[in-house]
Amino acid sequence: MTLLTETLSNIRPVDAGLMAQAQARLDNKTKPIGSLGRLEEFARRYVAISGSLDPSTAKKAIFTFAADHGVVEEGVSAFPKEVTVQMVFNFLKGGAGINVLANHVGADVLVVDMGIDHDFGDTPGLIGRKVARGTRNMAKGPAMTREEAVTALEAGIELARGCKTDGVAMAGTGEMGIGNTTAASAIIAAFSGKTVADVTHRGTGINDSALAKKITIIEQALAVNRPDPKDPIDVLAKVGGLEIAGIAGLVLGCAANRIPVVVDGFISTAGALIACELCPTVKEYIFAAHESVEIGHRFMLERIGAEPILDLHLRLGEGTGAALAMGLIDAGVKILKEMATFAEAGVAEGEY
Ligand SMILES: Cc1cc2ncn([C@H]3O[C@H](COP(=O)(O)O)[C@@H](O)[C@H]3O)c2cc1C
Ligand SMILES: O=C(O)c1cccnc1
Repeated sequence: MTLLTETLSNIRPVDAGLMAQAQARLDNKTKPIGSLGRLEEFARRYVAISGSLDPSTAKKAIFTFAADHGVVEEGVSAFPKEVTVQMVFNFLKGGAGINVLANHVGADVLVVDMGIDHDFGDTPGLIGRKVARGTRNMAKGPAMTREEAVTALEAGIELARGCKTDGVAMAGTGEMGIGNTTAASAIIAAFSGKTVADVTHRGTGINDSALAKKITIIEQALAVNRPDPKDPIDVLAKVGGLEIAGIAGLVLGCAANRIPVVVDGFISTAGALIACELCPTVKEYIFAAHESVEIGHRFMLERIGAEPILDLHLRLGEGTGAALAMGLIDAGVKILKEMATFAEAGVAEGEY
């Protein structure tokens, strides 16, 4: 059995019994029933995922997967391809948005080279999982081979396994890859059958004419490659990206290892979507961090059946929304663990 098939066969539904027990505990806390709203949902889901009524949230890790995209040569981004590697050095120095926000919630940032077009040699702090020096131009043919896509997926699965051995309680996804909103839009168009114009937006902030060009390029990529929506790996290989594959693998691996996984914005959700299309049970392990400004994001969230935690008009990626959402999930779990019950506090209970 390959690591991918083994992982898929290890994914089970979360523990519904524990979910009910967690809610019963929440209902005994000194508050009107249900009054902490979605924080209660976060707590009971976290319990059901992790399999413990006293789960840890102490160790949090955000994986920022980075890779380049051949389709950038078509002029689909406002920024040059070199920004991918430049931002990786920024992450490693601690100066990027994700470093600030991960630090804010006490999460580590783990930067993974899935396929950057740069030779890093022995760069301290960088996790090397390079599958290729970027994808090929999807407007002209498949972005990757099926083998490359599976290798990248399995790299993500291995990182999730590492979380289990390292005691990471909650994982988050993030990414960096100039051109990757093009891949993410192509993925949701391929699965949903929506028009490319309905799911394609401005990424780093492209102008109207570049947006029209981006839509044409994605239409061309879908026409040239004909990705099969019933075969998620085919979609991933033909119009995806290496960092998106890494994210999909991490999400699958987290589900197989019962680790709650907080999925960031548009590109991260494209990875999560691949994972859910491969195994729908994965949905139960996902926390959708936020709703991105990218117009295609809500169709992905609908398909996954996930209600985003935040709506802060974010459109950065890197894992920034995941970091912020982790803080709220942590808050929900702390309510379950630390808040006094009516009996403990000597507070009279209500009648409903
Ligand atoms: C300085 C900078 C930092 C970023 N951090 C994340 N992204 C985000 O923007 C890129 C996707 O947009 P597009 O498809 O239009 O290229 C990805 O790298 C994503 O992570 C960044 C983009 C830039 C320019
Ligand atoms: O939602 C995201 O993750 C996003 C949107 C635009 C550009 N980069 C990332």
